Amino acid sequence: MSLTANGQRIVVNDVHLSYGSHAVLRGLTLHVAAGEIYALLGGNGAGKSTTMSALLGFVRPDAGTVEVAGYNPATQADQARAQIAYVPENVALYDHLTARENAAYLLALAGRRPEPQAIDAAFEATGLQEAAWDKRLGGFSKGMRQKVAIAIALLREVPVLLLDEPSSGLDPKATADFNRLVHDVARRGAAVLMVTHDLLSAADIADRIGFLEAGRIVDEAAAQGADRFDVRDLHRKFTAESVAA
Ligand SMILES: Nc1ncnc2c1ncn2[C@@H]1O[C@H](COP(=O)(O)OP(=O)(O)OP(=O)(O)O)[C@@H](O)[C@H]1O
Repeated sequence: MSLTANGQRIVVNDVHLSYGSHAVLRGLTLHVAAGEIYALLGGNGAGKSTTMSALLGFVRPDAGTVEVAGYNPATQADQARAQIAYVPENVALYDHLTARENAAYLLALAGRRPEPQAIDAAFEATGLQEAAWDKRLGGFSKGMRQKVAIAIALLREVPVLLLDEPSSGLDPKATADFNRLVHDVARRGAAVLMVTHDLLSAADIADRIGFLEAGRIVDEAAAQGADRFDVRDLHRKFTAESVAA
């Protein structure tokens, strides 16, 4: 891993990206440091998934800079992806394999062969109940699948965690468990970027929240004090008429 200047693990600087004539990212700038959780909030079509795709090197910006732990995903996709644990909205795991087998197999694909005890410890850290460790994933809830995915992310010990709509479809208890877990991952030093519509979840765990609108950040809020965020104020901003037009 190489680090970018000033310890930022995710750097997006003045990025413009169009699909044909449709401009989607229009001067997007955001930075996420090691140990920080940044929530990118935006409505449908704001450019959240496109931002993720640019970080993963699946789409290439027309202008601007993207760096993940010092690598440019557009030109160094393999190196950049090796730094990232990506948990998509619907986690892709193997239903016919058990939780332990999924972890061992997916980690082997990533070139890691952790001891079985390390896998157990990671499951333990995520709060996945022990009775599920040797069960096939076919019957797992979304929350349980996310725990397996996060356990794998923990075992890869990568510096960047990307979460796409992590709380959609989770009940409040599962959301709270998941948020706690993401917090732990950040405390271990990962830079976490989550894209979401879920204002409450963002307010619960993010250190900073950026409001993405029409492909750029139109407002940003940082957690402060015990109350962290003024949720009513955030809600007002999130539901306000476009300020980017
Ligand atoms: N491959 C593509 N080709 C053309 N247009 C696309 C493509 N992918 C996304 N778009 C368009 O780009 C815009 C931004 O899409 P994106 O998926 O990044 O938004 P989003 O913020 O993730 O939205 P949502 O919350 O609905 O998932 C949308 O207008 C979408 O229709």
